[in-house]
Amino acid sequence: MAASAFSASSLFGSRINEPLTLISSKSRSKLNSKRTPPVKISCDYSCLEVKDVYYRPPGTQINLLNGVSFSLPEKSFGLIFGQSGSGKTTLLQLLAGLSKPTSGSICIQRYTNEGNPNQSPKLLVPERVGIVFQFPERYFVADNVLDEVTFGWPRQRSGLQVKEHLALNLQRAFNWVGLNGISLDKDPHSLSGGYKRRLALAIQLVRTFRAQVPDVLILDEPLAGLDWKARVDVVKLLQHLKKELTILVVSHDLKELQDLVDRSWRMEMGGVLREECL
Ligand SMILES: Nc1ncnc2c1ncn2[C@@H]1O[C@H](COP(=O)(O)OP(=O)(O)OP(=O)(O)O)[C@@H](O)[C@H]1O
Repeated sequence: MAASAFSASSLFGSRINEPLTLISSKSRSKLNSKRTPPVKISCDYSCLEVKDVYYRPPGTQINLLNGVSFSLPEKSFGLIFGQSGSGKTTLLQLLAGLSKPTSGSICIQRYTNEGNPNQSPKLLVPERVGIVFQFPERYFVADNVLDEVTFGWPRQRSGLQVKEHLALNLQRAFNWVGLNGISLDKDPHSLSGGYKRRLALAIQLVRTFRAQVPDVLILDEPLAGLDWKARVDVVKLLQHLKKELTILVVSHDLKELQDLVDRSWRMEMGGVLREECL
């Protein structure tokens, strides 16, 4: 990312309009030297596996989800559609760890190239899930892009290494979502519809990048409320992100998304999920 993109506002105590060096040269050379060993090509892959999930909100007598099961291999695009009130958002909330299933499991399972599980399944943890809710721009809180992305980052001096790591993640996320040319001084609310969605995605990617990419990136109605140009823009962006990420989308916009979809399911009223090809 161009240094000029980071020339505004404060990060790690730097002053507004002071050119900002996100990563110290020492850390950069350390990171570069870490990149040099040849990458070991591994043929195994992981899969998000949801098994027989029931959900009944505490204090109620009705199951909102009834035996939901599905799987989504890494770097594929899953789409869930269905009538309003059928339980789609409830399922996303469980995947994001915002509520716990009453029974059933939500795990990441690794497989060998031959399709055999090569370790016991690991529970999907919230830190490894990015979730972009409907109309994410409504939740923007800062008056410039940089503060919006770094909202909630550690501010104390002792966390310098953590901050450098986050800054690297920020660069990576902005590159991925095509925000690298943007001025970090800009008011997030003044961005175009498509760019607001890019920013919301970048925030989630920065939050969830660890050693690897997040286990799953979830988007609830990513095209809702956008004009046609921004819709095309977001579809292209998702097409691009799909090469690197496992993406699960809830949407009513089946036509616009169908070329991206690897697996799709209909949520029926009463929280019953059935596979249905588009
Ligand atoms: N905490 C709760 N307690 C009781 N009922 C709830 C609770 N949360 C949601 N519901 C109900 O569960 C059903 C499913 O809601 P959900 O928001 O998951 O549907 P949805 O398929 O995402 O709908 P939409 O497409 O309109 O967003 C709805 O009837 C809703 O009113």
